[in-house]
Amino acid sequence: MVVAEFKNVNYKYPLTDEYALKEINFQFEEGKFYGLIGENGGGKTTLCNLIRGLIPHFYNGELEGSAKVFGTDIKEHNVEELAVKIGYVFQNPFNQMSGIKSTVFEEVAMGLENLGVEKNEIIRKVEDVLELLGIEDLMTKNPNELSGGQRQRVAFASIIVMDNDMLVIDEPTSQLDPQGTENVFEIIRKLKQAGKTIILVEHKIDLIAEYCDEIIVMEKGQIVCSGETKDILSRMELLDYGALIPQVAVWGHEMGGAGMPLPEIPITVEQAVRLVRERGRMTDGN
Ligand SMILES: Nc1ncnc2c1ncn2[C@@H]1O[C@H](COP(=O)(O)OP(=O)(O)OP(=O)(O)O)[C@@H](O)[C@H]1O
Repeated sequence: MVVAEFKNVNYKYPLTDEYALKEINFQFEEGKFYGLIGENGGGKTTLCNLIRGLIPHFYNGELEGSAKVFGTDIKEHNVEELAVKIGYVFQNPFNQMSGIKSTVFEEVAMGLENLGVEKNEIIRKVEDVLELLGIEDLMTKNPNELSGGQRQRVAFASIIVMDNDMLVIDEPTSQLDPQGTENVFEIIRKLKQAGKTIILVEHKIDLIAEYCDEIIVMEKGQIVCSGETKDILSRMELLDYGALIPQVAVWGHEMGGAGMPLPEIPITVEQAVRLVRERGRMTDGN
């Protein structure tokens, strides 16, 4: 099922002459995990703002073409209603904590309470989500006294508990160390397993390669290429668009250039190891 569909979409922010989005034609499908990559200022956050309805309801500007989310024109949507369907994870999960609740349970329950969800259902949902993230032992702790990693998981829990159909996650690891980054990706992987549609803006290309189903590459407001992760991230021309490709893919191309081509271009270390073994077997057999 298509959850968001854009046809010939152009957009300019107010008081600007340049298009921040140009000729966007794309369909997002339910349950897929999309990695949105590309140069700084390429239009990734702007596309996310459009999906969330902040364009055109918060940022006015000039919007042309057809932009539909959950089958309804974005101009007809109510942003508050969309926020219930589309969860948004901030660049820094630490900013997501309310700072006003005295236990982790209350912090995670807050969004459901605001929606008027019945008390027993809130308890059940919060317990489930804390268990999913492996932080049920923090339930009665004060969120302001947690470690960085614990806070981060609690911040994610308060988004996940809302059970949004779709999640837009904009550079969630930009402030985090490698361990924190791995934790975030593990949580996102669990969300994908739970069938959510996920749109992730992220510069850490090795993690994108490992986790995403599809890649969208943006440059100067345009989608310059899109498709299955393995197909897109093995292309050297991504570098011309100001996007990155995994180091192992560069190495795979170099192997070909040095007269030792691999059966295919790897995009993860695991694939590279497998391909080298296969190549070894082929060479041994000759
Ligand atoms: N609120 C705004 N008002 C005017 N122009 C904006 C606004 N936000 C972004 N832009 C412009 O729109 C273009 C696309 O920016 P956007 O933030 O969507 O890119 P991005 O790919 O997310 O970049 P980054 O990787 O740096 O976050 C840029 O030229 C940017 O300067």
